[in-house]
Amino acid sequence: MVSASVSVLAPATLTFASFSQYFHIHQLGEKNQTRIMSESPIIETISSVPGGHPFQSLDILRPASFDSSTVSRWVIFIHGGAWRDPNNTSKDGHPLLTSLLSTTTTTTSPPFGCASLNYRLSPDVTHPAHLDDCISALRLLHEQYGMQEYILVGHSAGATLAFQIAHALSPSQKGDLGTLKSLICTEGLYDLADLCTEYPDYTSFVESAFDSVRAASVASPVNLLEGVEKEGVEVVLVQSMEDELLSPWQTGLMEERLERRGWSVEVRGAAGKHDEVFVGPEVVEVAREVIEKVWS
Ligand SMILES: Nc1ccccc1C(=O)C[C@H](N)C(=O)O
Repeated sequence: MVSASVSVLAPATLTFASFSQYFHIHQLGEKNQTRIMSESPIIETISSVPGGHPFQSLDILRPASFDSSTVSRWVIFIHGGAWRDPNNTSKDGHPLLTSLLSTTTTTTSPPFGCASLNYRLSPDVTHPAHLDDCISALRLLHEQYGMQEYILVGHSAGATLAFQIAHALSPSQKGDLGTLKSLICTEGLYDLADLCTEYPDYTSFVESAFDSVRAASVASPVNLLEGVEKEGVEVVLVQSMEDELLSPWQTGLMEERLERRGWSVEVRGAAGKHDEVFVGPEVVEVAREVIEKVWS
């Protein structure tokens, strides 16, 4: 087992209980890994809205020997990019999902399907279009691929979307596309009003995606926890201290809010810049741990 920790001092303003966990860099251990697949996965891009925009689509990754049409358990990646950056796409999730497919523990059975979502971007569309596109993809996985249980992995604005999905699909809301088992969020945006206070420059992309900071605040994960099923949902917030775009403040706010509302939440550290975290080994390890916990 390789492990390392870095001793950086926390900014004085951050006093959350588990803040010290940010400083542990978890690296993939060699124990418990059983290679089940050595080939690269087959990646298929399918439309989630008939005749829709190219970004109303999702990638399904599967080993050649694996028939995803019969899979009830899915790991679903949602990319970031401030709701607007065309350089961030479903492809962002491929390294993580490929790693998850290629290594798993012996106790992880039966296998799970892997999907990575696209959604239309701003300024072409505004909220809730990004969310609606993600839900269309989940509906397709439920109706056509047998999805009954799912884990959402969201990065940055994709983390915002993951919590918005949890809210929109909670039993008290729109309906059931299966059971959410876990939210794994990396470098997430959770309180968009606070984000604009900390980084006034980000107001432009927030307004572009939500029309106004006020509307963005209403749709922020910190304000969407009421009425969402929290029993049996594993929440892990991953944060890198090397993120050049985002301080740990958003993650700290979300951790505090989740705990206040009675959720169990774990905060984990990772290495790397904003768009390096979701391809790093820490997220693979977190996802493998979560998969083992919820599906073994
Ligand atoms: N996800 C973020 C979170 C916070 C601040 C920026 C981003 C961005 O993604 C910036 C993106 N590269 C952009 O320029 O549109």
